[in-house]
Amino acid sequence: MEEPKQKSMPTLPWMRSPIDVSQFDHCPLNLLPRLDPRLEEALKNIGIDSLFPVQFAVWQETIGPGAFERDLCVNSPTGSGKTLAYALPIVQMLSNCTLKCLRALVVLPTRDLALQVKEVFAAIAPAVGLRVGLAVGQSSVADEISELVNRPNLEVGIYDPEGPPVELQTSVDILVATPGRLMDHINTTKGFTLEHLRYLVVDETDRLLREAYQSWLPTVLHMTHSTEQGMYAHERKPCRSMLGSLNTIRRFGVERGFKGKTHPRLVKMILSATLTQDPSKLSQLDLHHPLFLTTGARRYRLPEKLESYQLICESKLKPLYLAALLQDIGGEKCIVFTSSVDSTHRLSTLLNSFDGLPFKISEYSGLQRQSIRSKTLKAFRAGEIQVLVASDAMTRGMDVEGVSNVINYDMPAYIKTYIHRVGRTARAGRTGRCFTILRKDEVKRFKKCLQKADGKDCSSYSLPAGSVEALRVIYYSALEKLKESVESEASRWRSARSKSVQSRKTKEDVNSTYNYSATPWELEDVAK
Ligand SMILES: Nc1ncnc2c1ncn2[C@@H]1O[C@H](COP(=O)(O)OP(=O)(O)OP(=O)(O)O)[C@@H](O)[C@H]1O
Repeated sequence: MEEPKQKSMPTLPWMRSPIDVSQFDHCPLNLLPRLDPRLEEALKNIGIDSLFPVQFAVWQETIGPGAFERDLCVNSPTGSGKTLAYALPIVQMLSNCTLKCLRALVVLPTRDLALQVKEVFAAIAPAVGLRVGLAVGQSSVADEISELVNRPNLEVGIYDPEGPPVELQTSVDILVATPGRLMDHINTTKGFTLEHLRYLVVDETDRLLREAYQSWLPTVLHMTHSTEQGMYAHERKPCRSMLGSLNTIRRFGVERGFKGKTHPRLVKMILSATLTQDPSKLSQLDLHHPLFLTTGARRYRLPEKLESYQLICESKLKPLYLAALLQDIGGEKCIVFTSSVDSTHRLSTLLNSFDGLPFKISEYSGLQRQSIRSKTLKAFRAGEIQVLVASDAMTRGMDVEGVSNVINYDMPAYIKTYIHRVGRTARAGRTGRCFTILRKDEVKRFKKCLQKADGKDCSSYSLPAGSVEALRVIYYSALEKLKESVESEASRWRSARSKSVQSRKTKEDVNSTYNYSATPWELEDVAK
């Protein structure tokens, strides 16, 4: 499939005159206007002394003179600190709210990413008395509900969900959610309401807009939409709470909340390192006087301190070159990207069959159950695993300290994929290296692809003399072991499948490690 042609000029007029984040500098916390001292202390406690340029630019448009009057669309490189860029102003704004209710919703495409973002909020929000919740399906629905919704009489056992209506209220101020679990709560959790929502953040926007995820976006927008009726709704509702009726009045029309109007409007912030410029996609967000913040003149940017290399070899020798490269890297934390979940599994199995590779290698892909993925990620963060063989979908936005190398085992098909993969290293101004293993016939295409980013060339990498040859025999033996492993998995899969005809439960048990919905892995694809 061909990637759509990159347009030199954005189609949307408001994208043509952006705020250039590269004009901003780091801003020490003590010089940041209006920063709540409690937040300053909380930031210092997690080792943050100054704001990064994108964070300072967003601050200016939210807490600073911009005063949250426009919706913000932020296109900023990987690792530039987009999470805190939205978390800090939201927490500062909500620090003045005395009544507990859900005021900010942050939506992310994956559970691990949501957990990561929740940690950022959790590091600062409690300092100003705010609670942060998570809706990702990590715990049971019941546990999640009790975390998110106040049920006044639940503790004494007299709450009756079927009984007369009682005042149920969301007990968190900020919710970080994945679309699926968010929809579960919207559809089924009593007392879960977006009625008072003031901030909606759509992180990794281009990814979230690509998939409908049970129509989460139209649903959220519908639930928070301004209507003229909404203005008077509070007059009709009986007073339900002991604290007094809590109503958020939204106004209809373009003037809502704009230029000094006091009526709260739902403020939206959308962010990505590869923000879409497609008007039809952006129109789904119903943005209000959007303001575009981007870094430099190019649409895509690579991290400043990233060194890029290419390694050219024959297709069938790719695993051998990869093993030699991993040896050369010498156990530094590294992520190896492949083009599919199947090839992630095969490559990880093969690397684990190489005798004598002195580091721990694990697979991380959408083929695995979430619990296994989370365990692997935890071990990788802790340094117990040095090499993660990963598929693309799961790694967007992932922030793991100490990842100093990224390897593209398969050449990424699109520049966006390349940007997000290499962005797992060289984060927050640190250095990092990226290696792309290429067949000869891919070199030209890869060069063209890179020109869409910062136009820098990628130099050839030379492995230490003799390192490939030294592994050749071990490689052939590893291939044999892979063959046995693939055959045994295929036979387990076949037997599970036949048993599952008799018992659905058996199938679920076998699927507990891998999702065997696809056909067994083909051995010949390994050196693809
Ligand atoms: N002001 C700061 N000072 C020091 N470190 C920071 C600061 N802001 C963020 N960081 C660190 O920078 C790293 C990258 O931040 P973050 O994950 O928000 O980047 P991002 O722009 O969202 O990247 P991606 O596009 O890959 O999701 C994190 O480890 C974070 O802790």
